Amino acid sequence: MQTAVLTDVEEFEVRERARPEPAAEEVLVAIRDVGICGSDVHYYEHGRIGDYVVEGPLVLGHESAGEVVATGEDVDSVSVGARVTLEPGIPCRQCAHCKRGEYHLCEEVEFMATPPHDGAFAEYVAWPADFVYELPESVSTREGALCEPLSVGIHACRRGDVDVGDTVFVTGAGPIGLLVMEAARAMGATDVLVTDVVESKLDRAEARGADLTIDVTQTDLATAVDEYTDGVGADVVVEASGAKPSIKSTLDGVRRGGTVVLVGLADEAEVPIDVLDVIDNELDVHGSFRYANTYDAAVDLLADGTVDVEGIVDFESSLDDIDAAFRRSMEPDTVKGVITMED
Ligand SMILES: NC(=O)c1ccc[n+]([C@@H]2O[C@H](COP(=O)([O-])OP(=O)(O)OC[C@H]3O[C@@H](n4cnc5c(N)ncnc54)[C@H](O)[C@@H]3O)[C@@H](O)[C@H]2O)c1
Ligand SMILES: C[C@@H](O)[C@H](N)C(=O)O
Repeated sequence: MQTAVLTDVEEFEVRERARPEPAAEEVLVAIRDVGICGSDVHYYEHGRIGDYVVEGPLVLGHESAGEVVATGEDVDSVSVGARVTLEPGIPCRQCAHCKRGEYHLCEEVEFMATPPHDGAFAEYVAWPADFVYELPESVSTREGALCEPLSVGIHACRRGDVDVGDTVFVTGAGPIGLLVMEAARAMGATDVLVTDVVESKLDRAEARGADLTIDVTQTDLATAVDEYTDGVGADVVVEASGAKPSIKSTLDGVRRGGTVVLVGLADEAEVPIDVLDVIDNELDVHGSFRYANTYDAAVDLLADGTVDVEGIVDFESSLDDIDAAFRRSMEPDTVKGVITMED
């Protein structure tokens, strides 16, 4: 089978590898669509993300969906021919975190395309049957692949306890910010405010239903949020840019007693925030890391049309053109590219 292997910084090779055999509890999936995530692009550009260093040939890609073509002998939950989306993190299933249901916090988790674990830019992937989710007919495999970033959005909104009638303020209109916006709407938020520094990103957010978009290079964020909320502030702020000034500004947008959810990963781990502000205003500040128990919800939201992930896709490309696709993904206007493999 063909795989796109990252062999060096900014260097892919499309290589032949042996098609994997599914173990007893696994299914073999013929991959159809794989989204290009910011973290894939970061590994491509820099060969590392923090302590995760690419030390050998690595297959990237963790936003994937395809068709089951074989099943291991112990699998009865899914059949050959089913179209499925693959949840990319496999936990140990034994530790205290796994047993509490917070399996995304498992220290032993093996996450696709996080060194040393290979990802899904490949014709076939063998994957545990309990971490694939069947797609109904109305959901394409391209949409199915995007259950992954949608899951990040759902988890962030769950962490923020987004509720009916809430005003949610999202900083950063990349794929994650846009899907936080979608998830917040699905959970009942009535007003969604979005910031960015790139005009086309804000146009996209507006076209997808943002009630107010704020270009923070032109407009003072605190004033804009104050005006929109009659001086109260947003119930929940979700930081989805990873930009240091944006992380600091979350406290300017949230109401007293409100919640800040930090999703974006800053280049530097330390970003000073005003703790007196947090205490005086009794803010809840939550980290949000990946997701757990979100895939069923993501598939349902796509199936009934509550959430549209197609609107974040800019282009589709093939495994053979993966290098050009990654270059295009590095452009500031691009939100999401998808690698598609024909059956
Ligand atoms: N916590 C998690 O589990 C998790 C999961 C996925 C991604 N992430 C992180 O979330 C962040 C968003 O992911 P993405 O894929 O959408 O990234 P992205 O880079 O595509 O989007 C970030 C957006 O923020 C905008 N931006 C830059 N500076 C800004 C500022 N000062 N104010 C407002 N917006 C600004 C950019 O123009 C861009 O549109 C990244 O930091 C990513 O690493 C975290
Ligand atoms: C969660 C996922 O989308 C993220 N890029 C990660 O590797 O953690």
